[in-house]
Amino acid sequence: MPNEPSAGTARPGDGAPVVRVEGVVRRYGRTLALDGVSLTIGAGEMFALLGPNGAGKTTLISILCTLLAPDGGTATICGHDVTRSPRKARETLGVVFQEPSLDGKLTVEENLDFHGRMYRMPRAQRRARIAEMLELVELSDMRGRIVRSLSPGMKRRLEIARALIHDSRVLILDEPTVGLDPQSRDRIWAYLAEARIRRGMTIIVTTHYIEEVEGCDRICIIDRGKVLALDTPDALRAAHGREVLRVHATDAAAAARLRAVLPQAIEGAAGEIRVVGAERSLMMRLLDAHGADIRDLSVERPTLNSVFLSLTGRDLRDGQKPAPRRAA
Ligand SMILES: Nc1ncnc2c1ncn2[C@@H]1O[C@H](COP(=O)(O)OP(=O)(O)OP(=O)(O)O)[C@@H](O)[C@H]1O
Repeated sequence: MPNEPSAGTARPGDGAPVVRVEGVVRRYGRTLALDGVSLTIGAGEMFALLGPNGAGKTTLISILCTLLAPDGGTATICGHDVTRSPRKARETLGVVFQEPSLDGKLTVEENLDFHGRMYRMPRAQRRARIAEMLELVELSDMRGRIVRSLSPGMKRRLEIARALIHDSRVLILDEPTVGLDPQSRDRIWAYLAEARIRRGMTIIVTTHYIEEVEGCDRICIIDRGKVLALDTPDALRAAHGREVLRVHATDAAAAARLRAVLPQAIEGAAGEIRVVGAERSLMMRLLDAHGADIRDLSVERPTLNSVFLSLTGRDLRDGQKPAPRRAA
């Protein structure tokens, strides 16, 4: 049973639910992208949807954003059913999609103003909100710049500003930091934290960067269309985190010998041999008996990555798209 926090203790997400998802199913042809997903997200929560490529994150986000209809189940945002009252649901939402959706030919300010007009905001309110949001994402000096001349990080910041122009209560971001350098990624998270404080917003972020979700109130681990676990980072680590022994063999024959003495091992990426929940004594025994077969050995303390590994048998990073091949 996917684990909502236990009763009796005040936990993030205990506030009045702003998002309710109940038994949502979505298929693409024969692919079951969402397989009965249920969750609630409380007012003011910073909520992460974490899973590898193809887990179903974008599909769930698209349903919440009213872009996609579920095949079964219900989803409501601020009490508005996304299928029956999509317009009302949308008015409560700010969205930053994975694919950039700015108009590159317009200026920074024009992009924001256009968005405010779409939401029928009066001129004075648009101006005030544009100034406030440009200040939030540190783009005030860029207001007259043509958008296509901005860096990728600046464009992402502008998209966040745009999602906050109207009176959105819930901000949904699909992989907001993908493709950005570490410094830009940190800044994006700082803006989100600030937006949450200033506007008391609920923020839902999808990501497959596990190190980024540490600061979230709750994390929903999703894989193959199912919620595997949902709780605070600490509670997830306490419930599912186990030490992981990672071994790289010197060559294929050595790997075969190691696998023979580690029947519980899982095959990892790049020939890694992994044992989830390994005792430290196993490491010593391996080194004693098979030291010559081992090129590299490490023990990972319980982390969110090991939580994911023990829930799914896979590393989050195994599920990533392969790096583009270089031309010979
Ligand atoms: N338009 C589509 N047509 C067919 N299959 C699709 C379509 N969109 C998604 N899928 C499939 O549905 C499943 C869930 O995909 P989804 O994009 O929701 O995952 P994700 O967790 O967002 O992954 P990513 O991090 O790569 O965006 C995958 O198996 C994917 O191949």
